[in-house]
Amino acid sequence: MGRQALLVEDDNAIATVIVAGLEAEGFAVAVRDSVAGRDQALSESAYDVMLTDVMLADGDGIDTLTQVRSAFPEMPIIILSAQNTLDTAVRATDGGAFEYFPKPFDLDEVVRAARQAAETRRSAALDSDEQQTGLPLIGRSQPMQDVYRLITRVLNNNLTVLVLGESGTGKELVAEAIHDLGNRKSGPFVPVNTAAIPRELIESELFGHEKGAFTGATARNIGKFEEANGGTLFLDEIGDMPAEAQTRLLRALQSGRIRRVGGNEEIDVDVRIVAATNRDLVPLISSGAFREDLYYRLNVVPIKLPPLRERRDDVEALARHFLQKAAQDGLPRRTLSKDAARLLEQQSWRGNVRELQNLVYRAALLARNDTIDAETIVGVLDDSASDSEPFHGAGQGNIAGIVAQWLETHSFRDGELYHAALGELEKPVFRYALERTAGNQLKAAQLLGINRNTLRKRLLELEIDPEEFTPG
Ligand SMILES: Nc1ncnc2c1ncn2[C@@H]1O[C@H](COP(=O)(O)OP(=O)(O)OP(=O)(O)O)[C@@H](O)[C@H]1O
Repeated sequence: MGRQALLVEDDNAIATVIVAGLEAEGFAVAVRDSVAGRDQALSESAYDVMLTDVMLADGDGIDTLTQVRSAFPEMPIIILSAQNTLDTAVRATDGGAFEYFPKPFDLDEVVRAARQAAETRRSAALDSDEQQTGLPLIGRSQPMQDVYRLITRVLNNNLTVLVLGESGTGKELVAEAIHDLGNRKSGPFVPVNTAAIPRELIESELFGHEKGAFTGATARNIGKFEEANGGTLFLDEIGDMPAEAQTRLLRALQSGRIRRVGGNEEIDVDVRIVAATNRDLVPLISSGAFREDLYYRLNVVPIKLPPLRERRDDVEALARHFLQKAAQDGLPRRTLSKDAARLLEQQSWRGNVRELQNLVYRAALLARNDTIDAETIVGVLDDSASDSEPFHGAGQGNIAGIVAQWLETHSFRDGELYHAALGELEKPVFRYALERTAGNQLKAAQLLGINRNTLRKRLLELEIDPEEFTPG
């Protein structure tokens, strides 16, 4: 007895292609082009799998999925959608879809999914939780589609996720989305920025400590692991974790238990780990700075976020989103002209979405009219360009020349050179940013385009006192 598939699709061309693919795979396919036609077909025969479009002439193929699911809990459903938002992906999964394919899709993949679905026929209906609204991630470009698909695949399990991507690409936002939309949403979301915690405190911060574990441990302290029990622990900048903490983390991941610093008791913890890094971990493994076994433990489901310059299609939507946010934050309400949007799309966005966000806020503040036009953008871009040249006015020579000269006139012990030189470069940059923002670290971090915890930590290390820059 052959397998039966129901295809609900109102685009004839797409339907023809899918039918051909499914038939080649041994399916008998019934095609309907509306929600009503679908329901009629379902009432008349049984199907091993249903594939459905979202936007149909008489309704939304996802909104009514929950009913289909409860009437036919064993029939896997595959969603084919041209509305490529995370919202659609999540609504599809919440409605109990087996798989979600944004259009345009790869026919082979759809057919493969249909075959697998028919084989796995699920017995239980998935939770049909209330639909989520106000989803955080903006962008419908192809690279983001891949990200959304991966996100939906980890929502209802506890697999460890490693989010990779340059600074400002939205790694923390992805971690939050996984938590907020997943099966742990009623538990806590606990973010830890590994790079921002002094090395000697990191183990106690993560695992807690017992009273008297070290000088200054005047009371028992619960660590982030225990705090995240039942929820999600987001470990940001994982590449900066010191060796001892890595070993402890690996042990915790292997055993599902932790021990507080200075404690003997093993404590069970139920925590989903989402880790993130903007550094390439492979060279860190080769140089011995990152444990290979820990890398494999963390890298169960890698989600790579594309830099903004590789998804320019999303720039306009992001810019409009940030204008709305800016208005909610009390800035003047502005719109964006088409020319301005085109200009934004052409930028290189080395600071990624964070840089775009900062620029849009600045434009919202500085624009003279309700509409932000290309001219305003040029002005704001010029401003940021001079902000990123901390040495302007230093006169003769380029930065490389100045660095070379500085190196010539200093001596270093082994292992010191790189950090000493970078520190020298960072100092004037940070001082400049603090000067421009009157010592406001949050604004300085925004201007710099770096994480504010990273800034705080570096200021401590470089012995720069932000107070020095505050007025009065
Ligand atoms: N797809 C997106 N849609 C809307 N906002 C976004 C998106 N991606 C990033 N942002 C915003 O850009 C800013 C930077 O994002 P986030 O902090 O998640 O980046 P990150 O990759 O974790 O950066 P870092 O590595 O520097 O910590 C945040 O304000 C975030 O809300």
